[in-house]
Amino acid sequence: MGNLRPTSAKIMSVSAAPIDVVCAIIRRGDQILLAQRPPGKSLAGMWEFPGGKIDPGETAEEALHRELMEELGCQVVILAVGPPVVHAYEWGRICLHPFLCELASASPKPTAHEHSELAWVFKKNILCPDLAPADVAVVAWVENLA
Ligand SMILES: Nc1nc2c([nH]c(=O)n2[C@H]2C[C@H](O)[C@@H](COP(=O)(O)OP(=O)(O)OP(=O)(O)O)O2)c(=O)[nH]1
Repeated sequence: MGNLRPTSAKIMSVSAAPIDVVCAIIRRGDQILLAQRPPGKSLAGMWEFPGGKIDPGETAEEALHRELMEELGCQVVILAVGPPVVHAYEWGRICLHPFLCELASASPKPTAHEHSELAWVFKKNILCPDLAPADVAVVAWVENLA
């Protein structure tokens, strides 16, 4: 009989708690802001909602405001909190916490500090083939919002 013990890498990917990630669906009329992940990061070249990992001791809302300031230099108002989405990538699982937002009235325009590109995309066109796979479930939530 072969060796049935999984490797430690397999144990990690099955049993480790998912990494908590926040993301902002920033709405401007019928459009939503998408950001392209830069070379050298996981999912390089794919499009995502801006955001990132929640740091230890941070709330999800604090992480969202910090990440948006770091990545885009902008401030948002949170309009709604979506259901978390757990998605398994080959390197591990993430738990994506989506927030529907709009730019705060005095906010500077979003600028790509860390992404390759930013794009305002009509809601009906968001489901593109190069969207980060975990975001497909988030789009389903966004599409059902008024
Ligand atoms: N920010 C963001 N990450 C997403 C989305 N969808 C998705 O699968 N992810 C994945 C990509 C990454 O594997 C992970 C988030 O990691 P990240 O690299 O953006 O986090 P971070 O900004 O804190 O980066 P770092 O400090 O680790 O470099 O979640 C999304 O819509 N937004």
